[in-house]
Amino acid sequence: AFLPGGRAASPAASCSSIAMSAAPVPTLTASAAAALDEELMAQPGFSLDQLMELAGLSVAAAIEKHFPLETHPRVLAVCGPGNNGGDGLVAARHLTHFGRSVTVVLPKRNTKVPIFSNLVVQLGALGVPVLEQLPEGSELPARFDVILDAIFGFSFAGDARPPFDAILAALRDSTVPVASVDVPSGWDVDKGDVRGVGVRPAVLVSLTAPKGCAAGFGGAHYLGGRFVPPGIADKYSLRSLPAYPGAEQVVRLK
Ligand SMILES: NC(=O)C1=CN([C@@H]2O[C@H](COP(=O)(O)OP(=O)(O)OC[C@H]3O[C@@H](n4cnc5c(N)ncnc54)[C@H](O)[C@@H]3O)[C@@H](O)[C@H]2O)[C@@H](O)CC1
Ligand SMILES: [K+]
Repeated sequence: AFLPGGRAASPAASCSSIAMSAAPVPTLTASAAAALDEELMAQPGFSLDQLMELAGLSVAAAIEKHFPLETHPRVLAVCGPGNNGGDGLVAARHLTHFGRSVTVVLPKRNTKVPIFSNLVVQLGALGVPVLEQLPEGSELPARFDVILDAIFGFSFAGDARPPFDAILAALRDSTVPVASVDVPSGWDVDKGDVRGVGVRPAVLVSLTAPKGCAAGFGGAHYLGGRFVPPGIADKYSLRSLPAYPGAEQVVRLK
C-alpha cells in the first residue's frame, strides 16, 4: 500500500528517487536528511531522545523480522560516536528485551551528552557487555550470528579515522551478516560505496527515508523511524513512501 504521490519538491528537499518496488521510493541527500532532522526537533518539537528511541526500536524490529531468534540469537552491536551509534545503543536494549544475547562495542563514549551515558547505564542494568574494542575478526563468526552496524549515519564524510577504519575493514571481511542502520558505514551518504572500503550489509534499515546511497544497495531493505508528520513529508516529497501497516515500526521496501 502506498500513500498518494507527493507534491512537487520544494527547493529544500533535494530529493530524488530510486525504483525499488512497485513505485519509485523517494530518497534524501545527506544535507536534506540533516535539515529534516533539525526540522523534526524545531517544528513538532521532538526531543532527540524521542527520535532516537523510535529509530532504535525500528532497527530492533527489523532485526527481529529478518533474523529469526532461533538461528540468530547472538547480536554484536557496533556503535559509533554520533546519533547513529545512539540508535544502535537503543536497538541493543530492545533486542535484549526481545530475548537476544547482545554485546555492544562502543569505541568512543560520548560523555558530554547525557542521553548517551544514560543509554549505556540502561544496557548495564540489563547485563549487556559494553566493550571498547571489536573482538578479533577471526572470532566474530564463532561468537556472533548477526552484526549491527550503527557506526556512521548521514553525517559521515571523508575517510574513516582510527579506530573506525580498522573496524570497518574487519566488518567488511567478516562472514557474519551485517545489518546497517540508516547508511552502510563507510559509504558516501549520497553516492554509495565509491571508495570500496565500506561494510557490505545484508540488511539496510533506512530511517525517515532512504538516503541516496541506498540506490546501489542490493540486499533486504527496510524503512523505519515512524515519526514524520504530513507537513514535513510534503516539504521533503516523502508522501510516496510506503505506509506502515498497523502498529509495525518498519516496512520492507525490497
Ligand atoms: N530524523 C532522523 O532521521 C533521525 C536520525 N537519527 C540518526 O542520526 C544519524 C545521524 O547522526 P549524526 O548527525 O550524529 O551523525 P553520525 O552518527 O552519522 O556521525 C557523526 C559522528 O561521526 C563522526 N565522523 C564523521 N565522519 C567521520 C570520519 N570520516 N571518521 C571518523 N569519524 C567521523 C563525527 O565526528 C561524529 O562524531 C542518522 O543517520 C540516524 O541514524 C536518529 O537518531 C534520530 C532521528
Ligand atoms: K550505519
